[in-house]
Amino acid sequence: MTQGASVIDGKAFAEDLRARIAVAAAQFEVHAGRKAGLAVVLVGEDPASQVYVRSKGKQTVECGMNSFEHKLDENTDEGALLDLVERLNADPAVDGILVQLPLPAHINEQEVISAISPDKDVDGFHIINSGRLSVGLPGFVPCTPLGCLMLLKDKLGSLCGLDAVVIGRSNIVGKPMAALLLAESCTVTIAHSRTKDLPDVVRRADIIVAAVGRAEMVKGDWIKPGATVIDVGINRLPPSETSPKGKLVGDVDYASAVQVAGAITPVPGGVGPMTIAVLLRNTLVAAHRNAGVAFDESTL
Ligand SMILES: NC(=O)C1=CN([C@@H]2O[C@H](COP(=O)(O)OP(=O)(O)OC[C@H]3O[C@@H](n4cnc5c(N)ncnc54)[C@H](OP(=O)(O)O)[C@@H]3O)[C@@H](O)[C@H]2O)C=CC1
Ligand SMILES: Nc1nc(=O)c2c([nH]1)NC[C@@H]1CN(c3ccc(C(=O)N[C@@H](CCC(=O)O)C(=O)O)cc3)C=[N+]21
Repeated sequence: MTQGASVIDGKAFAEDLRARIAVAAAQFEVHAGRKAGLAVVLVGEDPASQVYVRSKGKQTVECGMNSFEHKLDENTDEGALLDLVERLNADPAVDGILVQLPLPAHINEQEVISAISPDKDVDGFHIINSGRLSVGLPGFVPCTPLGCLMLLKDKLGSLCGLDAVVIGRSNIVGKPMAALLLAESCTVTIAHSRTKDLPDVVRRADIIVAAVGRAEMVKGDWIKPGATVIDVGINRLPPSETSPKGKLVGDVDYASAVQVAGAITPVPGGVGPMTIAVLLRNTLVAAHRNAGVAFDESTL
């Protein structure tokens, strides 16, 4: 079998970014007289979320920042969670606040996100920050789409004039991804579950970002030869004899796509590690802004 595509190594890119963050975090500590700090709030016992929260905490500390983890019981009521968010908003040691999603069904996610100070909203989910992104003002950009954009620009240089198709229109991935690609002067199409003839729509694209949550949905014969494919999906297949814990796959059928694409991100080791590295980047940016310490954000 011939392999056409070059593999985009998100894990290595993220390691490099974290190394630069660590240098800048040490400089911040000298200037501000304190470390930058990230607070992560987890409600409930979802095992996948626990894994992410643990690796975020570890990488935060490795980059020379403080990690404050708040684990609340599954049955915590919305009022108690809002009280915690208020305390974190007021805490000068906390620069960034991340409330792990999804929240239990009895809690209104939008209420909780709106309660986070926009200046500490390192996830970029607050409507103030999504509004800033949509009109082109500086704010915080959601970590996963910003990580995807960094990989695309590293691979392709200018994206100006390229046809981009984003599959998925969620507020945390699809919509902000489309806004970022538009700001780079791509011609952007947003596809979703009601899109007609999805394979034909995808075939037009020079850039494909798949953020669907359907294991291996995008097939190689949907892809224009040479296109760049960014696979955001994180799907765990049922356990099998070869993978007792269940194999992790993306939204793209990697085996067929790698034959046709020009470049492609793997799962794992593609977009996922970038999400966490960008979270740390956003936290350090927040720290400088909140402490009034000058910083050239374009260096990260
Ligand atoms: N690597 C990382 O760091 C991250 C990975 N993820 C992963 O990315 C994926 C997407 O996440 P998220 O955006 O939160 O998911 P959502 O479930 O919020 O959104 C999924 C989107 O895909 C669309 N969709 C669903 N089925 C189809 C279909 N058959 N054809 C076309 N479009 C379809 C939906 O359309 P409609 O709006 O019409 O329902 C929706 O817009 C998941 O696998 C998630 O685990 C998420 C965040 C971070
Ligand atoms: N408020 C909030 N912000 C988020 O950014 C957020 C969230 N809630 N809820 C869940 C999703 C998902 N997410 C991932 C982060 C890292 C990997 C990651 O590092 N993945 C590794 C593999 C990890 C593994 O092996 O399980 C990889 O792709 O190589 C994946 C997914 C952030 N999310």
